[in-house]
Amino acid sequence: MFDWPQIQTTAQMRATESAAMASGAVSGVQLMQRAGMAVAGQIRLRWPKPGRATVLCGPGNNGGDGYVIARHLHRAGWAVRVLGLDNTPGPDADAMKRDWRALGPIRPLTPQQMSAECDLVVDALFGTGLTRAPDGDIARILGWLQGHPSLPVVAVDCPSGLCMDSGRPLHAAAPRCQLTVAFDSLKPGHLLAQGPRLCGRLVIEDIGIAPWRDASTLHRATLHPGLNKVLGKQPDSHKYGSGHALIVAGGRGKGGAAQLAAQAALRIGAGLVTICPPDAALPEHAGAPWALMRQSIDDAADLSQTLADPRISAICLGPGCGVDRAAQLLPPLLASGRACVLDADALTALSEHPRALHANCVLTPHMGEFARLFPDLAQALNTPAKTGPALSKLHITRQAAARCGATVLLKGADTVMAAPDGQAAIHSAFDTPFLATAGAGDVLSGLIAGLLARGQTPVAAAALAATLHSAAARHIGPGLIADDIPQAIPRILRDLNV
Ligand SMILES: NC(=O)C1=CN([C@@H]2O[C@H](COP(=O)(O)OP(=O)(O)OC[C@H]3O[C@@H](n4cnc5c(N)ncnc54)[C@H](OP(=O)(O)O)[C@@H]3O)[C@@H](O)[C@H]2O)[C@@H](O)CC1
Ligand SMILES: Nc1ncnc2c1ncn2[C@@H]1O[C@H](COP(=O)(O)OP(=O)(O)O)[C@@H](O)[C@H]1O
Ligand SMILES: [K+]
Repeated sequence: MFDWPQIQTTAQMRATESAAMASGAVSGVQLMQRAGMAVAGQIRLRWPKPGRATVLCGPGNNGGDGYVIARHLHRAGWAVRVLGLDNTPGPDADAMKRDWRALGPIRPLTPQQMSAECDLVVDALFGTGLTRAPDGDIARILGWLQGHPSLPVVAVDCPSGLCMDSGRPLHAAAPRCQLTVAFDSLKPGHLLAQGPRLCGRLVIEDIGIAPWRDASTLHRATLHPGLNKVLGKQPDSHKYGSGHALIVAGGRGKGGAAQLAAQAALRIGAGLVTICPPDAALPEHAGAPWALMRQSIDDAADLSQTLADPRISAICLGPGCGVDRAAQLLPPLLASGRACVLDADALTALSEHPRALHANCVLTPHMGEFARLFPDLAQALNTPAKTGPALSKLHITRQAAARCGATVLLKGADTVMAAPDGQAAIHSAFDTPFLATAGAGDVLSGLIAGLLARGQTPVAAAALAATLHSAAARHIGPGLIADDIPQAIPRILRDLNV
């Protein structure tokens, strides 16, 4: 999807690692050496002056990485204390453990060995192999770290206790890290739920296994220079080549939400955009923006007649529409098979009167709307996570899309979009909390409608819209109101060299 970075689940990551090793191109020990060296390199880049490091090594290969890191930091002049278990890990980690022992001792992995007299803690306790909540001494060490928030923690692959498939901590005291160095690919847990807050700054290091990656159906939707080709128009373009988006508006005094959506659809480059209130509310839509066309739609028959024009390439139904009006207009809209965004009141209408959707629909619920449409999935996500891989927003969005046969975009600081065929993307925007403001969702719907009108597939339109939406928000900053977002789109497009 648009050359966006691939995201790999922990199972895919293990398969990639196995395929790389089975090819004979690289051994497990070599991968561990590369991983550990990459983390040590990142530490030395950010803490150029050697100091005192405590390296916490867990029972598996994440711990193996820790022994490699300890060795490199020691060589670089750091005073390194290693805490580890008296176990025999897998052969690769065991070899790295022996290499460290030639340089220094391994102290017991107990909270009593923790000391605030250090400059940095390296968390190599658990990575992709975490299957259950840490307990015993390791849990107490995690609690100790939580009690010392000013001590910088560098996470190897992920903060220990965090489930990398869901971003949900399996332990209440997963450390809040300053830096996380992950290997080869992002995992869903880096972007979802608590992941971004706990990971701190996230760096992905190439360890040479990319050629063996599973063809991923999951991507990170993020600003990317390649988007200029997707969003650009050709010199010989004409307006009908960029589609016609129709935005259904609500009755008298309810037109603002649809106006926001319509402006967003215009700004993202739909060739024509028409706003469609009922006849009685049409006068309220006089005035700027003059680029916007107006046409009344009173009832289902009006909508059917309007949709007889094959040039109308996308419809947005829901923002400010009113539940009854949305319920009335849904049957002709869905019968047309036309690309559409169903938001707000259209989602409420759907939850009250479920209807068969189709693959050209995009549903854009926030968590409350999602819970009304798919109560069992929302409830499952609310159940505390005890074992890994834990159920995530990604799982439930994919399940919802497969169940309803439409693309689902589940909003939030972590926005997940999934198509019925399993294609999915995650867009993380934890730095734009000021988007939680009235009308921001209406703008998002308009962006999706505009991109659908321009011919993007539903899941690509949803992912691209979420990316541009938060980029515009970031550009505006705190104080943002929803009206600002469409206005900021040209600036984002220019920065992308569109
Ligand atoms: N993939 C790659 O390309 C590369 C991967 N690399 C590194 O390997 C890491 C993955 O290693 P891993 O599979 O050994 O798992 P890891 O996270 O060390 O922990 C699993 C161990 O802990 C145990 N265990 C689990 N939960 C537990 C709990 N709550 N409390 C106690 N024990 C628990 C579990 O055993 P179990 O008891 O579940 O059988 C197992 O023994 C990965 O994150 C990266 O750092 C790099 O070296 C090179 C490239
Ligand atoms: N805390 C947050 N951080 C980042 N983005 C957020 C946050 N809260 C909401 N958003 C985004 O803002 C928009 C709000 O949409 P919605 O909840 O439908 O609001 P409204 O109905 O008022 O338009 C969505 O795109 C959502 O992803
Ligand atoms: K870790």
